Amino acid sequence: MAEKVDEMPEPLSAKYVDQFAYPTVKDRLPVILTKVIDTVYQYKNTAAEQHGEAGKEDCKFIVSKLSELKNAIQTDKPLTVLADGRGDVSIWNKAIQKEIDDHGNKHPSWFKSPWLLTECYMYRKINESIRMSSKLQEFDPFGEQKRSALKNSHDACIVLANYIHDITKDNKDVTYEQFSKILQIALWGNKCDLSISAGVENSQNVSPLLYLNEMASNILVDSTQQVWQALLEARKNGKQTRVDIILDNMGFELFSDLCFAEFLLRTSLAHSIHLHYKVMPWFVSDVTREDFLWTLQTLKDSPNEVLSKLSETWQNRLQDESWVIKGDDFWTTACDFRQMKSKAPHLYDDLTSSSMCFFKGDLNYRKLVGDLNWNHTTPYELTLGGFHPSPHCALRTIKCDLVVGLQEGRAEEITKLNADWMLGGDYGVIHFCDLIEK
Ligand SMILES: O=P(O)(O)OC[C@H]1O[C@](O)(CO)[C@@H](O)[C@@H]1O
Ligand SMILES: [Mn+2]
Repeated sequence: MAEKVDEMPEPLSAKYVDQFAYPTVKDRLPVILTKVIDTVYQYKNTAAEQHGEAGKEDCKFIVSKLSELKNAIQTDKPLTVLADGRGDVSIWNKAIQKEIDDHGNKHPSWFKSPWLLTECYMYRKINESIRMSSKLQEFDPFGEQKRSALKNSHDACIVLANYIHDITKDNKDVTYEQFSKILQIALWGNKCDLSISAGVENSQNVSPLLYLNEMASNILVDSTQQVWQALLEARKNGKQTRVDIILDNMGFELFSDLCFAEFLLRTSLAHSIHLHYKVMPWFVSDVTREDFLWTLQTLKDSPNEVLSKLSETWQNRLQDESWVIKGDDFWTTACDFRQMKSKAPHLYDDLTSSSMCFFKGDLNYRKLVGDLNWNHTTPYELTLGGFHPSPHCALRTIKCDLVVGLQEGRAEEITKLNADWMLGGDYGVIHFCDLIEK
């Protein structure tokens, strides 16, 4: 059993200029926000066609709100409470109030607050300005980029669809090698994320099978064996195994997650898969319900028969409920996961019915470990702060300066090769925690 943490590290924050939070708040977030402003500005004629003058006025309103937001970021203004009436407003405003209380009644500002709060808050403020419009409340400013991400990954999807078809068609029992391969494809699918690239196209356009060997040494924590054993154990016990996948990005990452889900069902490593999407446009490329359903329909309409048949199967899974898709406000708050039990007990309770949860991507990882400035060698299970609804696996490519569970000296070794090694998604971790809550 891991020993206790003697003192809790500080939250990552842009107040530390040597942390990645600083260039993110100073440069990356304004770049992303500027692209959103341009997108809304370009949309005004379409909005006028669809909604008349009201649509055009909406675009002007949203552009003005987001321009104010951009100025607030760049001049380090205080974070202000939300006012759009969504059900999550109280969680958000309590988080902001907590910062005010913790700082002697001083309003938290963009460069003085925890990074997790400020980055999530920007995306929530984008949604607030859109929701306060009169006709454009469902407009997704990232929709075009997310749809292109899938279209540009079409060939890679065909390769993966054929692979899944080939390894499951004879109903032979699944091998560890196959499981490990499909898990690594889901891991590296996380490299395709438009937030890290600030919206610059970075789809998967080469075969996802070809690079697994050369990437293997970039997996710095590999708990595949434990994940495999836990799933085999559950299957042996004859339990109705439910697996949850907390989704991340649209495009090839979503496709690789769905192939993983299909693989688990076809090999009876799971009997049902619950897939968690975001309830609003989030971190540029995160999957919303609309994105999920559009993806299945677009793949179904593909001229490639294997892809089309696979996606038709997936649409049927939504009907027979071997796949259940769901969203929750909690995933698009700034709360880290140690707060789930108190802030979203219904969600925590639901996850206790899962045999294993797979958390995809960098933001989920940051929330699992609390976005705190841990030493790289701190054991993973020590960083979870008691979050344990069920056994879980974190599949994450490293995109920020927060990595735990490494062997002594490993981070220093890689830093010698490339000082920015933690920022590009070139390395990955597969953490597993079956810590049974005491
Ligand atoms: O889509 P993912 O893998 O969660 O990546 C998003 C992450 O990338 C970053 O934009 C870069 O660190 C973070 O701000 C955010 O946590
Ligand atoms: Mn994401």
